[in-house]
Amino acid sequence: HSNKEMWFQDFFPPNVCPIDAKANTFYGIMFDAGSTGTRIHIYTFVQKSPENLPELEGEIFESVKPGLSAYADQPEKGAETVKRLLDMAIDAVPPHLWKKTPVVLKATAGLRLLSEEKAQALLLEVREVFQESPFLVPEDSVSIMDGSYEGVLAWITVNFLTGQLSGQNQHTVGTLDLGGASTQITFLPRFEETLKETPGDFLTSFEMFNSTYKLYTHSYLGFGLKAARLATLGALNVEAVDGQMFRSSCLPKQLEAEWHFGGVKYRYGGNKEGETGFKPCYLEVLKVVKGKLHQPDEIRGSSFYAFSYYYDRAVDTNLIDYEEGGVLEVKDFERKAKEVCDNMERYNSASPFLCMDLTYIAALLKEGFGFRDNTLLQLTKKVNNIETSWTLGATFHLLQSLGITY
Ligand SMILES: O=c1[nH]cnc2c1ncn2[C@@H]1O[C@H](COP(=O)(O)OP(=O)(O)O)[C@@H](O)[C@H]1O
Ligand SMILES: [Ca+2]
Repeated sequence: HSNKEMWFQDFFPPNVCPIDAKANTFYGIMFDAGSTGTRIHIYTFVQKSPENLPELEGEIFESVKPGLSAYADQPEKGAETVKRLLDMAIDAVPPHLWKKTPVVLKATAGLRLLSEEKAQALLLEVREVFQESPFLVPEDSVSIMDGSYEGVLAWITVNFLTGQLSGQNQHTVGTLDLGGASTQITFLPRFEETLKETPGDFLTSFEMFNSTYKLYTHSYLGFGLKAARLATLGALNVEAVDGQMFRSSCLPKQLEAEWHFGGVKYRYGGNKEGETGFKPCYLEVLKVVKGKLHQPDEIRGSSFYAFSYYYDRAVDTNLIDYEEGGVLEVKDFERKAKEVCDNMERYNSASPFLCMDLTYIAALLKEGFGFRDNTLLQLTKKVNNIETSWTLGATFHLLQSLGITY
């Protein structure tokens, strides 16, 4: 390390160093342009000694709704939401470090589903916001992320935060992310069999912290929670949705309402005359997932970390505590789905989609991925006060590629 600010460390043992470690603080700014919202993660790192890896010290997190894709026809307004979040970083990062602090935005499934033209117009406006900011803007700093990276980077985040990527005994954990428009499953296969049975495009090699990991990962576009609502309603990929009424047995009988997603307005409602409740709902949802996903044998018995909408819906139905998270079995989601779907009047103050969402999660886990009823899920929002999001893995990767660290 040729960092001049570090000269004093040669004279003092680290624990009595007279100058605050803050001298060696640096920052990384990562935007998550998700289908339902845009989020900024400002990470703080401290390089405590030149020979050790920098340590993650903290995170500042803020989010806005809706996501960029809702501004498909007003890209400037979309970029304005990014600018407002970036103003937070101007306050958070000391001015003398602005020029050294990289800023990157990666968009996920919301933009993947837009037309190329509309997506590019949004990214162009965001690029301008970045160029006008005082931060370090690396090449290709605004892009749509490849789905396979989304899973890999979330896996890196969770396994880093739980201490599995350092030391000798690495017992890595698999991760499940359920977004609005897409969903990811990622794990490190332990059996040779799994590698043999898995299609090549489900395997990705990734280098991080001087190790190479060959991961099983896949992002299913259109299988996020909100996309699944549309698929269940039969409204996904329908050209002229205007005026059409989409009905489902997963919704309260008398319900009729409107819903905006990805810049499109949908009318939806309950089965006024027909059936409602868990049984018909499960059959409806099953059509969306059955036989559509690859089922690796290896995962049936192993436990996974689950976050995003898995977490949110478990909180909404008191399966877990919002702050604490918790451990659930796959069958807990099915039990809750039955309870909600068969008593929709009792739950009508919550989202009208609660029955459909829980039923979808149960079906996705069991019939989609092929998990057993008693497979354990560790529901986690934060580890050591850091959000379990692909953005941390992406920031490590960014710092590594810029040669700033790692
Ligand atoms: O930093 C985060 N920490 C925890 N959950 C997050 C974070 N960012 C997004 N989420 C969750 O992601 C879900 C929404 O998915 P998103 O909008 O990212 O769609 P996408 O991944 O399909 O593009 C919500 O459950 C939201 O709570
Ligand atoms: Ca996401």
